[in-house]
Amino acid sequence: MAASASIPKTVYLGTFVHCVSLSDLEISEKGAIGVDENGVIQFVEKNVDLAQVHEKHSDWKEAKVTELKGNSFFFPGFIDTHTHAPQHPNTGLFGKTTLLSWLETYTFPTESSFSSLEKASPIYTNFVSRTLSHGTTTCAYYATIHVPATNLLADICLSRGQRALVGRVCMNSHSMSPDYYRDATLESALADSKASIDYIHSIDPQGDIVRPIVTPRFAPSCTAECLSALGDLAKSHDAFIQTHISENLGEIELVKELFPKSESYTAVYDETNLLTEKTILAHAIHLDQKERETIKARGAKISHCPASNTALTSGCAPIREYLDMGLTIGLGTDVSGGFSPSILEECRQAIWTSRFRAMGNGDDVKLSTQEALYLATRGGAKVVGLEGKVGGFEVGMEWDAQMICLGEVAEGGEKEGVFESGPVDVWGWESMEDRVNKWVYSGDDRNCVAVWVRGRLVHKTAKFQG
Ligand SMILES: O=c1[nH]c(=O)c2nc[nH]c2[nH]1
Ligand SMILES: [Zn+2]
Repeated sequence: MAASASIPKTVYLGTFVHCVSLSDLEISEKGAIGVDENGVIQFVEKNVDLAQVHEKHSDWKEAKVTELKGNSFFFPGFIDTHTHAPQHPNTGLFGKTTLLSWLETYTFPTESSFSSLEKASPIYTNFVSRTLSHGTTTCAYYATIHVPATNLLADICLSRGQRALVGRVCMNSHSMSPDYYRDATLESALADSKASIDYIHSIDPQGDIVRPIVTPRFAPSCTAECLSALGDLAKSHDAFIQTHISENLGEIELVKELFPKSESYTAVYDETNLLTEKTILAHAIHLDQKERETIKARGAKISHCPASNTALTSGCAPIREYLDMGLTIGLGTDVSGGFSPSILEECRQAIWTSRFRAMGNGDDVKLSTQEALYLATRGGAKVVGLEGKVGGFEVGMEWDAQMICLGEVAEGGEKEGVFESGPVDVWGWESMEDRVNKWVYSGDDRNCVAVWVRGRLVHKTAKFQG
């Protein structure tokens, strides 16, 4: 199993790019990072060659060396703070629907078919491969209501070595859960959620790679009793919680009708003990000021899913305002509301959404490339409780990284076969910062030639020689 195979002590040499703060990208062009047998970074050196590394760290002379060639750099693995693995086959299918009609037309029929493991197995296997190939080293997954298929998803993440939070979806209410796809009773919903939590703990007791996450689909799909019981379940297991909040105006009206005693959507979750420091709230587009402050006071986190928000015409989340007030934000692909498994695509979409907002609200609301990359790495790490472990390159952190390789156009003009290196052409005059910008705006999985989690190689393409 990838997750338990031993890994060689390795010195990585080349250019390292990571975010040191929301607005600062650090680029070390002649760097070296030493990663031990446990996947932990033991040293970070700048402006060195291999001989100097060996001089400073004599006990690393026998270590394996992985050196970047050509137009490449190392970047921290991406963190996808919200996606739906069973919706992968529906990617790109949303027509002109909005959230509630989209759920009924596309999503519930597909998810309900995951009662069959034969159906679930190739889709989950393919989706984990896809997210890894796009550089996602940690992913918060919604599964479906089915325990066997949810457990299978956890098995796949563990065997492929991708860090994951895996959640069995809870939906017991007659309002937004169709007759053919609903938890039969409150008791069975809780028993099934507990069974999946226990299973995930049994396959990875320390939670180094996979962890369970309590997953009420969203307030309209759950009764108040169910939400409260899930709040208790999360507390008793000290578990993470994921749900959706304030995505669509029709959804918000429905929440008002279903929970008339609650002051707001946020209050529904707060009153059922679902707003904790370990809660991931997807979307959070239309929150009023009091809701924002409640979320901040509880320490709950937000997953910004801009591709999905645009595809389902849900709205433009005010991320600049959230960042300014100190909310913790990561990015989520939200497949298949979102149309791509790529967090790099989500960086672009986050930047675009901020620019659409800027056209009415002024330039201050724009997100920069650096800020989007921060949300994709350090921000996401905070959302999933892994800050200090992943999201950057520092001594004591774990080597969750991707090797990015850009194409180079030969001097003197056109080059045949230039596309073999992927979609980003570099002409030779660009600074490293220019190259990172070009990657963010036109890169894709063809540029991601190798991916590591905890020091273990979990994905590589034919271009990687290491
Ligand atoms: O984007 C979304 N995707 C979903 O599957 C979902 N369920 C409730 N609310 C949702 N929003
Ligand atoms: Zn979602």
